[in-house]
Amino acid sequence: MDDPVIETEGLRKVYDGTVAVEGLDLRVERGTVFGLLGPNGAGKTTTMGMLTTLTTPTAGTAAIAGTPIDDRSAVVEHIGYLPESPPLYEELTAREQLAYVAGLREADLDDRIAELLDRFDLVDAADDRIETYSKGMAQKTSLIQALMHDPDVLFLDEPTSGLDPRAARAVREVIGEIADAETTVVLSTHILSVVEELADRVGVLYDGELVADGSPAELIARVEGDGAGTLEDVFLEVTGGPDR
Ligand SMILES: Nc1ncnc2c1ncn2[C@@H]1O[C@H](COP(=O)(O)OP(=O)(O)OP(=O)(O)O)[C@@H](O)[C@H]1O
Repeated sequence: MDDPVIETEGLRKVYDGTVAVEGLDLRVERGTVFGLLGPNGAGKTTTMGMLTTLTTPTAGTAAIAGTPIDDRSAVVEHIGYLPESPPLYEELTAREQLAYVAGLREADLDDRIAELLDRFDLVDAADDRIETYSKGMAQKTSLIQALMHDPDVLFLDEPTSGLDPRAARAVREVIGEIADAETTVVLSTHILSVVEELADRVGVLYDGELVADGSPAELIARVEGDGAGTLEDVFLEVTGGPDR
């Protein structure tokens, strides 16, 4: 059962004297939905950046599905990344956009794209320009873009931000469906209810360090012995208390 799909050891990033991530040791098992929490500036984006090869670590090592992150061309086969502002060409249709990205990957993904459009309820709109889409539809198109090559790990940065409640729910449902025995999801967000709903495991970063790591229930039990608390209580406790 021990099958870590993400492994980091002493992963560290310093920007001009500012320590963004301090010696991160992390093992995430395949099939986990891992919620990455932390206040502004805690190091979430930097951590995701290093694990998606966009940010070069100052020190330490990391591997995704056994492939070291410094082997960029090999690692990108194993990961999908949905950044907070995903790159979409508004003047293209979803089908054209997805075909374009498949072309960049030099892969024949037509069947997979058709399956995902169907699964995410986008078939009827697939030949309309993205500029006519609601934010929720655009976000689902971006999710397909990140998923089309069937990555081992999908990294999501604030996937429901800017969406109205209905669209946010649709995207949460899609994320819940994606996460299965094979696909691991790393989810960075400030919306604790999203993490509470989706995450099997939560890591809280504070000042570049992992200050809490466990299942939501374990973390809640740790701060509120009777288990009556919420992830918000955990967050406030481990990041400096409610009065900070
Ligand atoms: N390109 C950069 N150059 C210099 N400092 C940076 C850079 N990127 C991040 N930092 C610093 O590194 C620290 C961690 O930032 P990071 O963006 O990873 O945090 P975060 O948890 O994603 O924050 P937020 O929730 O606000 O997005 C902060 O002190 C930030 O100012």
